[in-house]
Amino acid sequence: MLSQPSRKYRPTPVPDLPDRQWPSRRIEAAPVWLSTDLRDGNQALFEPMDTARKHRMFRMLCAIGFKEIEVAFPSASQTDFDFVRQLIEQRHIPDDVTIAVLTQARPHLVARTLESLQGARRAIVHLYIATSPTFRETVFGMNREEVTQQILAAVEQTRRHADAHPETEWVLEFSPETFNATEPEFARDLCDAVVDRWGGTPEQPVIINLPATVEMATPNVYADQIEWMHRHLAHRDRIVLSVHPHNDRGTAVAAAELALMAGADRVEGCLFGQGERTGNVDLITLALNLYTQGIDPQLDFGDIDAIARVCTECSQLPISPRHPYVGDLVYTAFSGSHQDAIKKGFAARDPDAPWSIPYLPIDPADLGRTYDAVIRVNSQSGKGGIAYLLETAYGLRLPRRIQIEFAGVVQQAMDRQHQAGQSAEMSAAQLMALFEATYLAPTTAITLVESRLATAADGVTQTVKATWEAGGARFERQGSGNGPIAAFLDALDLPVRVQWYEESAMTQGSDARASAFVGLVTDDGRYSAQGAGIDANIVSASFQAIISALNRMDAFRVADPAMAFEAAAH
Ligand SMILES: CC(=O)SCCNC(=O)CCNC(=O)[C@H](O)C(C)(C)COP(=O)(O)OP(=O)(O)OC[C@H]1O[C@@H](n2cnc3c(N)ncnc32)[C@H](O)[C@@H]1OP(=O)(O)O
Ligand SMILES: CC(C)C(=O)C(=O)O
Ligand SMILES: [Mg+2]
Repeated sequence: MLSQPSRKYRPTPVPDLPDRQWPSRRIEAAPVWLSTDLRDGNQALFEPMDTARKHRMFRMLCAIGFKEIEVAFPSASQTDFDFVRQLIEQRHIPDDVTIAVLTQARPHLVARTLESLQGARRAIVHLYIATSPTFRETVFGMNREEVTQQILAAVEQTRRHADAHPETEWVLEFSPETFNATEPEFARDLCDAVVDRWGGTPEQPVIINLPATVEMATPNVYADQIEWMHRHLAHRDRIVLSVHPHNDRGTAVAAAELALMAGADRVEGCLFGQGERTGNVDLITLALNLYTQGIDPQLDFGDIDAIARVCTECSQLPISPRHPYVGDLVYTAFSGSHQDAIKKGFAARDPDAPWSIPYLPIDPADLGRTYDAVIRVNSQSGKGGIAYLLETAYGLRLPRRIQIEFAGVVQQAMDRQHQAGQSAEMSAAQLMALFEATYLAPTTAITLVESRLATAADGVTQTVKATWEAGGARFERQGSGNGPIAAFLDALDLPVRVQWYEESAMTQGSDARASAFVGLVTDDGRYSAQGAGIDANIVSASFQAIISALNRMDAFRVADPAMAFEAAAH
């Protein structure tokens, strides 16, 4: 790269607009949308779409709700010409949809383009000519006047054809290609001349489309250019002001949004930002940006994955997993603090209140996505994500103390997986298996064989007759207390006490199960452990949780468990 890029590159000139209004405006309604997936998108593919793929894309664009669709560059190829003919002759165009076709301002190409529209109910004829100094001088070898005459001749040719074919409702669209690199006064004069020559009226306005053919400046500069035109065009009331941003600097969406604030009525672009080079502006992002501000975009992306599938199959191009609103990973949090916040957000969610879940700017369900992938666990994850997966997949609600402890267990398992060159991610099923190995069967040193709970004659005291095995010996004892857990501990007759206890239902109905969690500490305070139990019966679950905690307590792991019980009995 150059140490002094200013020798090679010049900053883009900024229009003189000190009293610009757009910064304090807001977008309050959806613009008119035009999809150019079948033209600008199509012309930028390795392999332009065949007729079948074009039909598939057209049907989908109609289903999404586009009312204006640029379907072809009919003079470019027989495929494009035939596609337009098929749409018209086979009546594929819904009554509320208008097709558009693009052509250079050259007489034989205009003629072929008009021929393709024979019999259309309504059609937009889109004429373009590049207007910037570089194009005038280098590409065309024309001065301003010659460029003007070239486009006006094409407008007149189209006008004559339109007058001769009143069975079609004709709409003229003009694009000064490279508008954003054109002197504003020249662009304005040219557009005024086109509107005059066509005879645009407030009832039948001309679409003046101002492209950022190659994005060259920050979006505010484009907004200034659009506002300048909006305020200086002679016949604003006879014009639908349209924008056509490309994404060379990666800011096409911002440019389109600021352009709408600056006075544009209409936006041309492609789904997922397909199109020349870095693409046209992404209409899905634009529309869903409106949606998340509470504005109806008038386009339906309720099954975004199906739309993505059709687009990738038609274009043969992938969609980035980070693509706004649709990428595979855009509703997924791996990192611990994000997962924690999302989990808390879902827990506190009021379905009647406005959406405000941390890290999720839109409800994935609105786009047909599920919450399944919202949280995925890898080495960057913490307790929140682990707990979320176990709760959503198994209804297992871990108490905070268990969450903290189990997150450490998961982290160690993840490190082992990583060192063994295995996947760095853990599914809900893998987490559950690890939970079971950690808490439900940590060792078989002590196993509960049977327990019977009864209420004593006083009607208050609980008694438990428990049978368990430890270190190969079988024990059977009875205990009593003011509750089942106290009675069970009394039966075990060990120097331990309960520090904390929590239980919750995992499922409801006939297959209902409950989970119980307990923290035990030895009377001398030297050893402590947490345990868990899952059972159809909550009392059995709590007894298993106690056995689980004993099995996980170092005092019982290092000693011979049978000795511990013998010792406790004497
Ligand atoms: C920014 C955009 O996306 S614009 C749309 C671009 N899309 C396409 O080009 C796809 C379809 N295009 C094609 O199939 C072909 O270019 C055709 C059929 C239109 C024309 O093909 P050709 O006649 O072989 O010309 P070619 O493709 O080389 O285009 C360059 C010629 O068009 C002229 N030209 C380019 N744009 C325009 C225009 N808008 N109006 C008038 N003439 C133009 C150039 O000056 C050049 O003329 P020259 O050959 O006399 O120097
Ligand atoms: C033909 C015009 C509208 C175009 O695609 C562009 O300038 O990018
Ligand atoms: Mg373009």
